[in-house]
Amino acid sequence: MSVDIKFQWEDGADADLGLPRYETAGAAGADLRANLTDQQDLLLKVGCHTLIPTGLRMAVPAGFEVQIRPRSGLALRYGITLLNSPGTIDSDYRGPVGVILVNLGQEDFTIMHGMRIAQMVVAPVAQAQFMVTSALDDTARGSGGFGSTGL
Ligand SMILES: O=c1ccn([C@H]2C[C@H](O)[C@@H](COP(=O)(O)OP(=O)(O)OP(=O)(O)O)O2)c(=O)[nH]1
Repeated sequence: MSVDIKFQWEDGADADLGLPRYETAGAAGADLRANLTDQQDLLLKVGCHTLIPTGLRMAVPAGFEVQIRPRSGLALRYGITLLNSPGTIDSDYRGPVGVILVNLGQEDFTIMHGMRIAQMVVAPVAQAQFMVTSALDDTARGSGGFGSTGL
């Protein structure tokens, strides 16, 4: 499935970083880059979190969302992940797209301007109609959950 997403650069953002792009033919996510104020690197201390600007606004088509997910390499090597994973970009949002990075590693981590800090995945979404009922349909599982099948 192919979907068009329109982007706009924030005033003052470094457009030379380019739009997110898929790094391989079958990649699900396109990497988002840190677009830092004055292109100054930023130190993310152990245990701290911060909002990293991407310099981008986007228009996600109705019926879709964009999920912002961690990059596994940053997570595995440095403990850098997303505090709100996956972040959700709503189809009616037109504000600046930010990435909430958290340092769960054991060392302070320098976020460099232009670094690929997260990936965005475009996904279809359904909006449901919510209603109250007096009886839910029966299933074999019933109320079993939270480890009911064993660990
Ligand atoms: O990692 C994220 C998460 C969200 N957003 C933007 C896009 C999204 O459409 C908007 C609102 O996000 P969300 O619905 O998760 O936040 P909220 O705390 O529920 O805020 P709101 O009351 O504005 O919906 O913020 C980002 O740029 N990055």
